[in-house]
Amino acid sequence: MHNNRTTITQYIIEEQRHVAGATGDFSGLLNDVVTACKVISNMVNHGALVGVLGSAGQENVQGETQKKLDVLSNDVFLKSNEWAGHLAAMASEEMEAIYPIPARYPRGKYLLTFDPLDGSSNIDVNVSVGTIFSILRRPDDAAEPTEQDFLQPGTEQVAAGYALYGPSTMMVLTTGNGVNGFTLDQNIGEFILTHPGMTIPAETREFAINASNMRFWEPPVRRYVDECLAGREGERGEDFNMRWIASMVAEVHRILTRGGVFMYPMDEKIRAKGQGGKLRLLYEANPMSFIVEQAGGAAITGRERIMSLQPEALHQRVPVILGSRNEIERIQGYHRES
Ligand SMILES: O=P(O)(O)OC[C@H]1O[C@](O)(COP(=O)(O)O)[C@@H](O)[C@@H]1O
Ligand SMILES: [Mg+2]
Ligand SMILES: [Mg+2]
Repeated sequence: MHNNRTTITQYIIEEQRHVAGATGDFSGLLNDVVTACKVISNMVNHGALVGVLGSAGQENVQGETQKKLDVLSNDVFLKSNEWAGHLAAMASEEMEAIYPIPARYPRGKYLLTFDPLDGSSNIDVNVSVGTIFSILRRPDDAAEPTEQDFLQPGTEQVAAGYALYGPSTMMVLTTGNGVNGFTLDQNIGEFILTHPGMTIPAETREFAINASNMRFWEPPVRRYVDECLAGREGERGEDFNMRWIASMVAEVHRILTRGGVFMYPMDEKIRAKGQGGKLRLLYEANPMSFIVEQAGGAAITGRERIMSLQPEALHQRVPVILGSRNEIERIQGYHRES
């Protein structure tokens, strides 16, 4: 079916046949998302040449300093996806409220959530960043879109994906029918299927966590990491490797490629701030959990499956522990025991 030059456009049209009730709207929407990511990729690639690095001099709703590229990427996503009539509304990590499609455009049956630029602390140092997105169905076609419409568990996602702006630009997608990876051919401006049927090995000897938070960790996380660090002489009887890119997209992509565990767990510092975690449920945790599960991995908060959570707020944050299935089950076991 897929030849060695399958384009993402061909793939999206084929994929639409697997999504129940999908019409041309679904493929049209995915194509617009792909276009937005190409535009962002182009800006990221040109960096300082086009003056897009540095701070925008303002904070977002998350209380984080926005980079110029956070703001520009957010704008690209809004402009690329608002006009075609596929969407009723969008929600972004960078915007306080939902963005109903303006009255001058037709409204459609889907909702789009996105983190326009993930890992933005890496932009100025020229390390990989990305875009994460998720597509939901609008619960009620007739009514004015509301924040409540977006508060659907991750299991309701119709599609999710990310673009990775690394040494090459890649797009990784799931519509609930496995995970496929595409590489942007800059010469023709099209993503080509290069990583069909991506799967995460169940076993791994590599983990990723921001170890500067170690003193705040909860006992099950501390236990898991301690055992990994003890290596061959310890409980696990094997040496482990560690990575921390501080760009969830790059981290998840590594795990999809060679396995591993990624953790941004609950800790005492996060709890003291009154937050439920560091990463955002609707823009980061749910889409990445969908992709990871579709690739045979697992994604939990510690005790529960992330995709089963009933979201309570648009910008809700959750603990995230995801990756190779056997390790995630082990970490979940440690949480149950503690
Ligand atoms: O700086 P820290 O605490 O290590 O956090 C890194 C994490 O924060 C994030 O950058 C959050 O994403 P944003 O850049 O979109 O805010 C994740 O991608 C990454 O895993
Ligand atoms: Mg992010
Ligand atoms: Mg972001």
